[in-house]
Amino acid sequence: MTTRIAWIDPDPAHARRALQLLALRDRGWLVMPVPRPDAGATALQDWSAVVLCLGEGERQLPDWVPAGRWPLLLCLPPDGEALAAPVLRTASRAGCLADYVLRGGEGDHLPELVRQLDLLLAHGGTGQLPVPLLQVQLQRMQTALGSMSQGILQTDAAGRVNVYNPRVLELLNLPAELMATQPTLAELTQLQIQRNDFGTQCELIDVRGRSYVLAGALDAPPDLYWRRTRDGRMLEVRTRTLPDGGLVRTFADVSDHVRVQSELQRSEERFRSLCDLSSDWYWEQDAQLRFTDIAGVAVRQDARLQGLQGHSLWDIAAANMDEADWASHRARVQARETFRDLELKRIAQDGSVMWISLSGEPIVDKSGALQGYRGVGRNITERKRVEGEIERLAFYDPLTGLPNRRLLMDRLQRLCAALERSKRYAALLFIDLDHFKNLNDTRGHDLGDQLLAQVARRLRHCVRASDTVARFGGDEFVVLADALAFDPAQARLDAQRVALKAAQALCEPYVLGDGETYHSTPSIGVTMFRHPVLAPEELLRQADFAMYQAKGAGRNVVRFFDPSLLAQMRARAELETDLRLGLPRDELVLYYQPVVDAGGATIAAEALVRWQHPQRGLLAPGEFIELAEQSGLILALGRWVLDAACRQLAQWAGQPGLRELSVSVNVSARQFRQSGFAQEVLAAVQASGARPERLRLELTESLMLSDIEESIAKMAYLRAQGVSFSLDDFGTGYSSLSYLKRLPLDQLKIDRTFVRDVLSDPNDAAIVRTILALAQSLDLGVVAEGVETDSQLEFLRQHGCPAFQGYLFGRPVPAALLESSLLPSAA
Ligand SMILES: Nc1nc2c(ncn2[C@@H]2O[C@@H]3COP(=O)(O)O[C@H]4[C@@H](O)[C@H](n5cnc6c(=O)[nH]c(N)nc65)O[C@@H]4COP(=O)(O)O[C@H]3[C@H]2O)c(=O)[nH]1
Repeated sequence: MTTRIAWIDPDPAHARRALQLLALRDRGWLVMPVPRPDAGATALQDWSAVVLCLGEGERQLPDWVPAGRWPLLLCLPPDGEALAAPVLRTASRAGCLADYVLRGGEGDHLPELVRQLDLLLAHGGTGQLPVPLLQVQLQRMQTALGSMSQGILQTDAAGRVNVYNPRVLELLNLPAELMATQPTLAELTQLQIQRNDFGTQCELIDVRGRSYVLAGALDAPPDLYWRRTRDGRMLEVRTRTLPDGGLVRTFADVSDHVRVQSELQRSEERFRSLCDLSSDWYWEQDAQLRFTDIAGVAVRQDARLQGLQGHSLWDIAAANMDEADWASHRARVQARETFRDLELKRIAQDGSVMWISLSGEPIVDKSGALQGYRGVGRNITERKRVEGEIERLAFYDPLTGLPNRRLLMDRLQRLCAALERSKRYAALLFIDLDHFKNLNDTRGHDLGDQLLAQVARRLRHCVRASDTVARFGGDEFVVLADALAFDPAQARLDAQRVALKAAQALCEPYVLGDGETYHSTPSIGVTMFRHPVLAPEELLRQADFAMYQAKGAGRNVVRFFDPSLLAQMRARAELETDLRLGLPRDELVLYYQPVVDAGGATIAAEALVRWQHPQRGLLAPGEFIELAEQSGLILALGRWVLDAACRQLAQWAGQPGLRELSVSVNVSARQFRQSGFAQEVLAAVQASGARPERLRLELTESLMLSDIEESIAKMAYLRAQGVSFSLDDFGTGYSSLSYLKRLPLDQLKIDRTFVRDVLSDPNDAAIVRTILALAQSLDLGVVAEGVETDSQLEFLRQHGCPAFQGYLFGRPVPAALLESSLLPSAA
């Protein structure tokens, strides 16, 4: 029970000092300043002791002295011992302890007073005197109140403060002496109003308490209000009314709480505003990894993100994640690892795709238990789209949408690795469209593109979804068919079926441009392989080689790669590399073969290319021209020949005896079809200073068949500049009179195969005669090629052939040799 001491003191300063000292001693007493009990003794019922102090000049005890009812300690003026005697007697008679202390100056007596009080109470507790149970309880209560962090006060029904603790004095800055007088709440409020404790407009009190305070604390108090003190504390004031009409009021210093709250609020506001400014969003998951909080502008604007709420990642169908991916993410979460950039592809019911990226870290409580995860999310749909676009551009052919060469090589590489496990055969089909260049060059790229796009579609439809169809470049396509049979014979049949199906699909008529029907055929080379495989490049070379064999076999053919031709293929590949390197190294040379007139005088020379191969010696065109055609090197080669021939012409122009020589140059189909061909010729003429009238270009019939109008235009243009044209190998092709008449030609060349057998084969003789007659009627010059014998010459002469070329007059030789044979010897 709390020791409850009534402190009756008319001197507030004295009372305050005494109470402070007692508080310092920390006896746990509840010392209650009470007014002079002249109003009666009813309020003084449960005291453990009563201290009755007389003021400095008081010489008389009050009428009412509580002697005999409670242990009593008198604090008397310095010479007031006499006053004590009757009191002590009364007390003694009543069996109650009483004692006295004389006041000293400056409060010297106070320690003694406390000591006496101690003694008084100690004796009171020994059993010499009855100590009421209530007194013990009061003592406890006093200790409790004294140690409370909250201020507390209690009033009676009249609003008089009869209980309070030191903390209230401190929090409200109330004078102890005032409190000792048992002021009313209204008086305390008045005091604080006077001191401006509530602010001039009571603004330091929140709205809940403002009117109550303004009304002088006379109305019914609110249960709760907050007020700020002038020293900046925030107090939470709670009031509870008691059944007897009194009230208990507590004052809690919530400054720290408020500060933390406002800091939290500021931090929350900062977080929110950052969230609002950012396109990223914030998320939190509970221990079951369900999204509990998803915040950010992006979320507010997107119902699909709001839909994540309440779901765990495992509930989310992510199209890009398979079981293994989820398992690995689960393992990370179980290990409570931080994860970054987990990318999920979500497909909404309306089919729209959304990519999100999540990064998160675990939330762990003090005991180490997982509370969940928190992190940031980002909508990466646009980034993924751009990445996809970049990938498409990097790995797909824009015209056909098929994988390009790079992606094909990647897939081929992967397939090669997979074959180790599957042990099955796979096949690589190299498909080239026959005569595509004709279409492209003669009918324009638009139609060419249309054809390629249709070819791509057909190929895709005739292979399995797992097979790869790629556009390798130009009119070349590659099909990669995997998972063929284990058995080689069966696998070959499988591959053949794929190739024939592709061939059949591509042979169907195409509708191009304005509904025009076009026919195309493919040449297909196939190579088969299984583990262990060659390098992907080598496989492609094999299929490519087989495709050229298909072309060589007359086009529209399927050819399987024949390993026995491997050496040939390699040699070809090597030669191509050599030629590529040899061209810029000036390894080509021009030989010249004389063309003579009926009198045997050399009137012209045909430039015939040779390749001075560093290892293999002098190579004839038959060994590399076709290769140059197929590899595209023919363009560079043709340009080189033109330049070299023009330079030669220019050089001969300065030499009497040679200056009238014409030079004829063979022009390949591909070279002639180039759009800048005419300019290229003129550039060579101009650069060298050759006379264009001395330059003759030899074209073949087939070359002009494809686009006769364009051929005519080109020839006419060059002819206008002085360049002349000869039709080579005349008679071997489709020789149509109708177009022969239209071509701006100067000369026909009778092919050497007719000349060879002109004496033995009546057909050839007839053809030669016809050509000569034709030339005459069209007013064209004629040169008979391959004249080797006098008899052949004789026959040709008899039938009016004006010019001849052949071993009979001279083989192709270097320019210097031709010159020396033509010029009078220095001797
Ligand atoms: N059996 C026999 N052959 C004779 C006789 N007289 C000449 N020849 C050969 O017949 C070929 C004539 O050239 P072509 O018909 O234009 O046939 C040429 C031409 O189509 C092509 N060619 C040569 N040089 C070039 C060139 O610079 N550019 C292009 N595009 N093709 C060229 O290579 C082909 C072969 O050229 P070459 O091997 O030099 O072979 C030459 C020449 O050596 C003879 O009396 N008997």
